Formats: sequence, C-alpha cells, structure tokens
Amino acid sequence: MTVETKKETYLNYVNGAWVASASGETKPSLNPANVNDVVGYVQMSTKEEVDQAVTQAKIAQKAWKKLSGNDRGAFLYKAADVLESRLDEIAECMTREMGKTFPEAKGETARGIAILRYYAGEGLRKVGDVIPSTDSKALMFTSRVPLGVVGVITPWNFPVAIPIWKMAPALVYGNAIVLKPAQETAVTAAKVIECFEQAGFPPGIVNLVTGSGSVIGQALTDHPDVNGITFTGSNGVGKGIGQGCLARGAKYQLEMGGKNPVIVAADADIDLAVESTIAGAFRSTGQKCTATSRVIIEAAVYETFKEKLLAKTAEITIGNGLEEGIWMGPSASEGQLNTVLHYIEKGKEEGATLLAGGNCVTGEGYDDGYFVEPTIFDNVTSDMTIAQEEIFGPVIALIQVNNLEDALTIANDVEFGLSASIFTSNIQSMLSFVEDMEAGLIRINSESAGVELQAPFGGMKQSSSHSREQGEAAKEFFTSIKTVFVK
Ligand SMILES: NC(=O)C1=CN([C@@H]2O[C@H](COP(=O)(O)OP(=O)(O)OC[C@H]3O[C@@H](n4cnc5c(N)ncnc54)[C@H](O)[C@@H]3O)[C@@H](O)[C@H]2O)C=CC1
Ligand SMILES: O=C(O)CCC(=O)C(=O)O
Repeated sequence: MTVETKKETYLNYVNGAWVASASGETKPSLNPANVNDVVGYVQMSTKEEVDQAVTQAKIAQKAWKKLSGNDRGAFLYKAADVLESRLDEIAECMTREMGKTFPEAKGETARGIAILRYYAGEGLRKVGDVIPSTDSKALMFTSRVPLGVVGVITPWNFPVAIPIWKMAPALVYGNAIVLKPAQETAVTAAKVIECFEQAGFPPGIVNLVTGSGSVIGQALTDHPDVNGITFTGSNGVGKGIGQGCLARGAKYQLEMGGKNPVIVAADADIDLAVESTIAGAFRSTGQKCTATSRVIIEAAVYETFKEKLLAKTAEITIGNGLEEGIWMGPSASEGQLNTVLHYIEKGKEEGATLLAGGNCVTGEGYDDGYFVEPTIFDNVTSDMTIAQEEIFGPVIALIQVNNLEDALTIANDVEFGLSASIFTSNIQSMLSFVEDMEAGLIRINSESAGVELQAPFGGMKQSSSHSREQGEAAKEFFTSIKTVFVK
C-alpha cells in the first residue's frame, strides 16, 4: 500500500505550537531499505530550545496536575482515537524510517493505541492506601503526586510504542513531558506528537525537541527543572544519564541492553523451539532489547535443532518491509549495519563457526539499503565476544551443553538480565528456570521477545536501573508517594 508522506521538515512542538529551531540546521531521515528515499528532514535543535520547552512544561503542569485523573485520561482516549485513524500512515512512516516490516509496524502502532487506552483508564484507579496508625484517633493514608516535568529519551527500535509507553503514564499521573526521540526515527515521533496535538492536550503539556543526544538528551539530563528522566537505549548512554540525574537529585529510569538466552532442553518441542528462536532472534532484524541472541541446547537434541533451525532460516525473505512477502527488513542505519558486521567478524576471529549468513545482501533492490543476512554461529563458547555483548542484529550463537544445570550457568554468565526463555516439557526444569534465571522477563515455551503492556517490564543486572515500566509498575516511577497523617 502507498500513503503519501511529504518530505517536509519536522519542527519542534513546544507550548502547543510547531516551531523552527534557531540553529537552522536539519538532517535528512533516510529509509534504510533505500537511502535515496528521504522520509523527512529533522531539526538539529539547541540547548536553549530545551530550556524553552522545559520552562513551558513547568508552567503548564501546574494546572494539569489539578485536573482529575479521569479528565487527564480523556485526553489519552482522544489521542488513541487519532492514532487509530492514522494507523496505516504512521506504520508506513515507521517502516520507511527504520526498516521493520509493515505488518510489524502496524502491530506496534496498534500496541501504542492499546497502551494509550490502558493508561487512560488508569486515571480512575486508586492512588493510595489507608494504613492503620498506632494512634487510634488518627487517620493515616498515602497519596501520590506527579514528579513535575519528565524528560523522555527514546531509541529508534520501537519509535511508536516506547515513546507512548513512557508518555502515557507520565501524563495520566499529572506530569508534563518533553520528548527527545532518536534522530533516526524523529519523523515517526513527530507524527505521534501530532496525534497528541489533535487530541487537544493543553499547550505545554506535551513537547517535542529533536536533535543530537549529546546536545538535547544531555540538556534534559542536566536541566534543574526536569524532575525525572525515563530512558531506553544503550548501556553507555543510560549510565551517563543515571549519573547526571543522581548528581542533581532527579529521578531516573533506565531500560538498556540484553543478551537474552533461549535454553532448549532435550525434552523440548523442537519445532516450537525452532520457530520461537527464529521469531525472537530475527524479527525486527534482531533490533529488540529482548531479542534472542544465544541459544543453549542440550547435546541430545543439538544436531536435530540445528538442522531444523538452518532449514527454517533459509526460508526467510529479506527486503524492503513495505513489500508483500518480506519477512525481514534491513538494519536501521549504516552505523547499526556496521556494528552487526563487526560482531560477525569478531565471531569468526575468535573461532566460532559460521553456519549461515554473515554477509550483506547485495544486488538489485538491496545495494541502496543496509541489508544483512540472518546469521548463525556454531561452536560458540560463553567467553566469546558474540556470546557476551549485545549485537542488536540478526545474529545468534549456538552453544552446546551436557545438561540443564550447565545451560543455566551459561545463561546467567553475562552482565545483562533482561529476558530469557526455556523450551521444555518438564515441570521441574521450568520451576528451576523461574527460580534461578537472572532475568526480569521469564518465558516458558515462548520466544524471548514479547512484552504485554499491562505487565511490568524491565531487567536485572546491567539491563536496567532496576525500576520497571508499563502496567501498574509505571506508577512507581512517574509519581512520588506522600504519607499523610491526620488528627
Ligand atoms: N535497549 C534498547 O532497547 C536499545 C538498545 N540500543 C543499543 O544501543 C546501541 C546504539 O544505539 P543508539 O541509537 O546509538 O542508542 P543510544 O543509547 O545512543 O540512543 C538512545 C537515545 O539516547 C539519546 N542520547 C544519545 N546520547 C545521549 C546523551 N549523552 N545524553 C542523553 N541522551 C542521549 C539518543 O539521541 C537517543 O534518543 C545499539 O546498537 C544497541 O546495542 C539501541 C536502541 C535501543
Ligand atoms: O520486545 C518488546 O516488545 C519490547 C522490547 C524493547 O523494549 C526494546 O527493544 O527496547
């Protein structure tokens, strides 16, 4: 399908108006499936423009927090309706901007709509508890208040869902927000913000400032009037944001990398394990923090699993995600493609055996894009770089083990702890995995990726700041508790 997307310059949205940056500098946002396709131009804004957005947000938030949760939720319901009416257009923009296939982009946009509706309803749910006081004549209870102004710093891999799962709870609990999206997907982000504009949010409550992370993201991190930062992205940047926030006493929430394992037990349904490994590892071209990147297989089923995995991987169709029948799109950018190729070289250098893929896809329809083959390494040991570092591409490492105890030891032998799966039909193996796997998301007989909006999401170890997003857990970050004693 074709929806016309204008090659316009996407402005900042501050205090209810679309404004040009004083820098006058823009950068094209390019289609990673065909870099001759310019999706739009994005402004490289200045620190002063962050200051202006934060000032307006701070003023506007004073009235916003006085509205009832129900009234704030009504704006989110409207934003959901607008996004729904623009679903195909925004999904197409997402596919053009970062490469995931059109069906995946539509699914993500539908998820954004569902998240908005979920948090709209949150405006009517409880915000505190009554706690018995030791004083029989007193009433003691808790209530929650918004943080104030929240900086939302987001990556390019879920350009609709991640900004929405951060903005929707922030807004319904009474905060004003300034969004700084990844530059790679800032056009899609601007379209999401247009939906909030069309929903009629009061000026200053929802703001967008585009530009580089080191200028705009850093300015939000350092701003004394930004009371909290919610971030998803790389570990290096996340840690810097956390340190900046800590230094000035602001609240922060970091969702970062993963090195997610799948364990295949000898008693597993092998066809299911193969199908789920492929979906977890290669959907979105492996560019999910929950993507499968290590598959740890019991020796008894290693060869069978490997053969079936190779056969199914060979069926994957690669190409422009807007075309019918394409299963896997390109890497999202040249930098991302180079990172993937670097890790493939590293795998070969360190002695892993390349079983499938490993190359860029070239030829007509591919040469102007950042296409890489789904790649499978064999004979991987846990100390190799490809078994330790997040690749964020369609690359999996197969590791053979003698028993499930060894599998769990290897699964935990990384600095990350976001999501993890096991395929087994044995209840005791499932329970040991639930108990001993160091990960925030535990998946049994299901792929490692896959997040439900009503459930807490986040990682252990280096994968997060140990906070959780989504579902009711979002309330913990976007509000502060007040304990009230009345006598
Ligand atoms: N956990 C996840 O979901 C994601 C992980 N990544 C990982 O990060 C790697 C690099 O991807 P990038 O897009 O470069 O991620 P990144 O961490 O550089 O970017 C994420 C966001 O942070 C902003 N940012 C960059 N520098 C900043 C700074 N100094 N202060 C404040 N904000 C800043 C960026 O502009 C973007 O909006 C990927 O290869 C992947 O391994 C990337 C995207 C998402
Ligand atoms: O797996 C998902 O749906 C969410 C993954 C995610 O949050 C991420 O990749 O940043």
